[in-house]
Amino acid sequence: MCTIELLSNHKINSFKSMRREEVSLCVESIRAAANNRGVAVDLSDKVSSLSVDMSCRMVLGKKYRDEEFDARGFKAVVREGFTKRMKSVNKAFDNLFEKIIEEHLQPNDGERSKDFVDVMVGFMGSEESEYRIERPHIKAIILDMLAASMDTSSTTIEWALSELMRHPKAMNKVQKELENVVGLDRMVEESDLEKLEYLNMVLKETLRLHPVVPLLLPHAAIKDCTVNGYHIPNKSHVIINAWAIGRDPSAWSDAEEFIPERFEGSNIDVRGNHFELIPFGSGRRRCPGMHLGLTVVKIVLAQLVHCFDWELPDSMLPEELDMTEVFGLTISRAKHLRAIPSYRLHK
Ligand code: HEM
Repeated sequence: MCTIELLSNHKINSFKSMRREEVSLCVESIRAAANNRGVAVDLSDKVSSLSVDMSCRMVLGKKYRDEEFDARGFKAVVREGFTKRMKSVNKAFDNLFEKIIEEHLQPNDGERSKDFVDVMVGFMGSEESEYRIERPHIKAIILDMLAASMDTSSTTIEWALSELMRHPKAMNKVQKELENVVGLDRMVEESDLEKLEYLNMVLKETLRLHPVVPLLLPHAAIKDCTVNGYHIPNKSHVIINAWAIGRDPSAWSDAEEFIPERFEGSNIDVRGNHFELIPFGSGRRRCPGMHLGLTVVKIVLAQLVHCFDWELPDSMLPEELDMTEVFGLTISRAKHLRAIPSYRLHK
């Protein structure tokens, strides 16, 4: 149901104008900050809020303001919920999700794209549908969709921006490509994305060095099998280190270096067809949100690099930018990315 009804290309494309609205709001807030010349913005915070807002609108139909949820705030509790404190925030989630399902059972004006909860409520209790789902399923899937979409995309955007700031030549090249394809008189649209070849190489190179789900999800063998001469007994848990594969010197030359040009004329993609690059996994349990993730990452990255020039604060040199990682279910930056924007479009 998630793959066919919620995360299909068709469904994801139906949220294009919502994404445009939210990305524009983010650009506007950075533009306002840019008026304060020389002042750095916290890009990690900006990108993370944008991602939470887009996920909420797509899954739940609206943004949730912190105070509407719990004294601790919506974003903080969602984050807490994905860590060891799941049990302690369980009640708060359950109350919120019950309220959301109730709201979705009321008639709506039919104007906006149907959010994920609308779609699932539509299947609830139906004898004919091939999906027999009830409230507990819906609540579990809401949580899954928020968990899987909120931090993955924003962390990838942060790493891509960090690498571009450490590599001004690559940053320049992305900006030149955007100038050629889009010009400086309008903002990037999702329909421009497939023409941005260098931006796509930058994204592949970012996902090679910084696959946000470094060990994928745990898999299990469902029968005895032999892979490359190794015997894998039935029921073994199999953990795949995509992070190490992306940096394996036997698969990549200058494996630790950020060189987007390595993908020039290469057919290696990130979709699970080439085992040296598997940031979304591969095969039947590959990430079902890949199209959504790639779309969000590309449009936000393109917009931020097209609309602004970026300078590191405190006269920091590009090579001094701290790239320390924090290891967890996802790998994120240890320190927030801060940089000084200046607006560069003509409108
Ligand atoms: C750049 C963004 C993203 C990356 C790098 C990413 C990566 C991954 C990876 C590596 C897996 C595990 C695959 C495996 O073990 O073989 C996964 C699973 C999953 N992802 Fe994503 N993901 C991203 C965005 C998203 C988004 C936006 C959604 C949307 C809701 C999503 C939904 C899921 C779900 C539901 C699963 C579990 C699938 C299953 O158990 O079969 N992901 N993702």
